[in-house]
Amino acid sequence: MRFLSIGEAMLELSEQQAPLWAMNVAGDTLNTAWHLKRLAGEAAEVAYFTALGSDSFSARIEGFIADAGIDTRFIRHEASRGPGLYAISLRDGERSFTYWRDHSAAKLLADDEATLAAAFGWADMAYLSGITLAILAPEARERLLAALAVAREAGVTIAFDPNIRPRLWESAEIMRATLLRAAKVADIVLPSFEDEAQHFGDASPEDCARRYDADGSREVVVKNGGRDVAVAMGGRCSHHAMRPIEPVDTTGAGDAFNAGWLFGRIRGGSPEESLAGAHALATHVISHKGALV
Ligand SMILES: Nc1ncnc2c1ncn2[C@@H]1O[C@H](COP(=O)(O)OP(=O)(O)O)[C@@H](O)[C@H]1O
Ligand SMILES: O=C(O)C(=O)C[C@H](O)[C@H](O)COP(=O)(O)O
Repeated sequence: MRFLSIGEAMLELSEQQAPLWAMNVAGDTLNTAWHLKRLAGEAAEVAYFTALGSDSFSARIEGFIADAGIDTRFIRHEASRGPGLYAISLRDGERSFTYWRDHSAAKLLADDEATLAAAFGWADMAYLSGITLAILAPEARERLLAALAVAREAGVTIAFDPNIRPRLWESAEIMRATLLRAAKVADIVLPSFEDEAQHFGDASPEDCARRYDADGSREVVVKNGGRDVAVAMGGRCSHHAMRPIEPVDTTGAGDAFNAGWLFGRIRGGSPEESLAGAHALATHVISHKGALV
C-alpha cells in the first residue's frame, strides 16, 4: 500500500510554560501522513509531497519527515522561498491559528507537472485537503485538480478533507466552488461538521454526509468535535454515538481522526472498527499540546 499525502508542512509554535514556546513541525496533511505511518509501520509506504526552501529550517522539516519513516522523494526545493510558520492560541482547549505563510515554498508545490505525474504514478491512495488547494495560485490549483482526475481515472483512490480555512482563500465563493470540485474527484471525503454547517449550511452531520454522498463520493465520514459522527457509504447513512472529553489542545484532532479512519479501512476494518480507531487516536492527540503527539 502506497499512501501519498500532498500539502504544506510548517513550523508550529505551541506555548509551553510562559515564556517558553515549543517549535515543532506540523501541517494538516503531514499530520495525517505521520499518524498513518505510525499506525501502519511496514505495512504501508507513506510519501509526502510538498515544496520547501533550501534554508536550514526547511532542512529541519525534511529531516523530521524522513525520521518519521516518510518518503521525501517528491519534495521539491524552491531556493528563493522558505517554510511557513503558525502559532497556536488556546481558549478552553479549542485552538485557533496565526499564520506566517504568505510567501512559503509550499505555495509552489503544484508548479511542476512532471513531479505531480511521477507522484500520482507511484501512489495507490492520494490524500489532500482544502488547505492544500487554498494556498495555491489559480493555475496551480487547476493543475493539481487535473492531475487528481487523471490519477483517479488510473485507479488511484483519492481521499479529501475540505479542512475549511476561509482566511487562506481569496473569496468565499471560490473556496466553496473549489472544495466541491475536489470532493467530486474524491472517493473518500472527511469533512468536519462545524465548518461545513457554517459554510455550506448543513443542518446536521447526516445532512452533510448525504450532500457529499449525493455528489458522487464513495465514502463520507463527518467528524463532529466530540459529538456524534455520521457516515455515508453507497447511498446509506449511519449515525454513530461518540463521547466528548475535556481537550487540552484540539489542534490536529481531525487530521489524526482521518489517519485512524483511513488506516482502519485500508486494512479492511468495518466502519465501526475504523471509527473506534479514529476517535481513539483523535482523543489521544487532543489530550496533549500541538498537532503531533
Ligand atoms: N472534545 C472532544 N472529545 C472527544 N473527541 C473529540 C473532541 N474534539 C475532537 N474530537 C475527535 O476528533 C474528531 C475531529 O474533531 P473535529 O473538531 O470535528 O475536527 P477538526 O479538528 O478537523 O476541526 C472528532 O470527530 C472526534 O473523534
Ligand atoms: O492550519 C493549517 O494550515 C495547518 O495545517 C495547521 C494545523 O496543523 C492543522 O490545521 C490542524 O488541523 P485540525 O485537525 O483541523 O486541527
